[in-house]
Formats: sequence, structure tokens, C-alpha cells
Amino acid sequence: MNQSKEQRILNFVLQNAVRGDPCSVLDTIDKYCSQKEWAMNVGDEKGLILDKTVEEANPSVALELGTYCGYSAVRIARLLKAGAYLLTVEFNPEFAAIAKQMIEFAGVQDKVKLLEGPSEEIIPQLKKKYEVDTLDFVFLDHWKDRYTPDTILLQECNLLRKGSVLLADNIIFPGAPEFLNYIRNNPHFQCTNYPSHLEYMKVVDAMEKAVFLG
Ligand SMILES: O=C(NC/C=C/[C@H]1O[C@@H](Sc2ccncc2)[C@H](O)[C@@H]1O)c1cc([N+](=O)[O-])cc(O)c1O
Ligand SMILES: [Mg+2]
Repeated sequence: MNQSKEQRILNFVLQNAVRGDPCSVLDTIDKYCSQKEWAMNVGDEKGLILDKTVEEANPSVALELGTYCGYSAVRIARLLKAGAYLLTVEFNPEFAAIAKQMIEFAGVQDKVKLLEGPSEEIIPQLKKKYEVDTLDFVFLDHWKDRYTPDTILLQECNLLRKGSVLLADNIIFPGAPEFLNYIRNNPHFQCTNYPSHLEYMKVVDAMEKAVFLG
């Protein structure tokens, strides 16, 4: 059976990146996806916005919704301080298997817990099953129509605290108009827009940061 694009990306990393070196894994994925096959990783340009937001938040507990091949999980995990960790949620078993290998090859597996299942099932389990108190940082990069319901679910499950930072990808392309309307008109969030471009393309995109005010 012929390989999936995601398997080809992983193979290219296994053959060309440096094991245990997260930056080389990121650079290798970016090289493959800009030169050979486009894929929906957050990418290098928006990746810098993600880096700065993570560094500023300096989270002890981070959550990512939508692991895909693990690019942003590696990107976030490489910046986490000792003892800090990332929970990343992926519901597609093929993608989860690829991401697991990507995270291990990058050497950040001790900082990343990959949870397989849909976010709407996993989020209500975070406190009891995964022993989370509150989340310091949340990266939303999964199905765009899940951004709003999952942000509401995070609040209902008391997983956000004063100062929790949410960062959402693809505000312009493919777009998350309902989320943008929800979050910008919600007095419990302080929003900041970061104009950028779609990964590996000249298409305009943006990220939105939303700090929970409690
Ligand atoms: O569609 C996009 N992203 C959806 C991502 C979805 C990822 O998250 C889960 S869904 C899930 C995971 C967890 N819980 C519930 C559902 C999918 O299996 C995939 O791994 C997208 C599309 C473009 N584009 O240009 O078309 C660009 C981007 O940057 C994008 O992020
Ligand atoms: Mg995205």
C-alpha cells in the first residue's frame, strides 16, 4: 500500500535530521514541506510567533489541540523549562503514530504526553485522569469549528486561570471567524492579533492570542 504524505514527512526526517536535535527536526520538516509536499504544520514564520508566545508564558503545563505530525509539539516542547510538560491531543490514529515517532526522534518525549482521542472527550478528563490543575498555555490548531466549543469547554472544566494564554492558528486561512467573534467580544479574554502568512505560502494568515482574565 503506498505511503501517506505524513509517513513521507517522517521518513524524510528520520533520514535527514539529527536524532535528539529538535531544531534540526523542525528545519527538516520545513525544508520538505516548502520544497516537496505542502503540509499543515504551523511552519517557520508562524512558528516564531508561537516561540515568542510560549517563551513569554513560560508554561509549566501546556496543552495543544491537533498534534498532526508533531511539528508544533516539538516546537513547544523544546522551549519548556525543567519539569514542565505539554499535553497534545490527536484523534487520528495514523497521525498520532507519526507524531509519536517524530517527538521521540526529536528527543522531547519526556516533556510531551500525546493523548489519543477527540478534544471534546479529552478536555473533561484532564483534571481527574491526567492530574492537571490549570493550563498555563493552550495552542489551538485542530478543526477550526472546534476552537470555540473547546475554549468554552476549557472554561467549564475550570482549566483556565487568571493569565492563562491561548494561541490560535489560522485566524485568516482557512479562518476561524466564529472563534474570532466569540473571543474578541468576550470580556474574560484580552486579545492580540499577530499577522503572518500561511505556512510555506504567500497567502495571508494570522494568529490570535487570548489571555484569560479570570
Ligand atoms: O485544517 C487545518 N487544520 C486542522 C488540523 C487538524 C488536526 O487535528 C486533528 S482534528 C482533532 C484533534 C483533536 N481533537 C479533535 C479533533 C486532525 O487529525 C489533524 O491532525 C489547517 C488547514 C490549513 N490549510 O491551509 O488548509 C492550514 C493549517 O495551518 C491548518 O491547521
Ligand atoms: Mg494550523
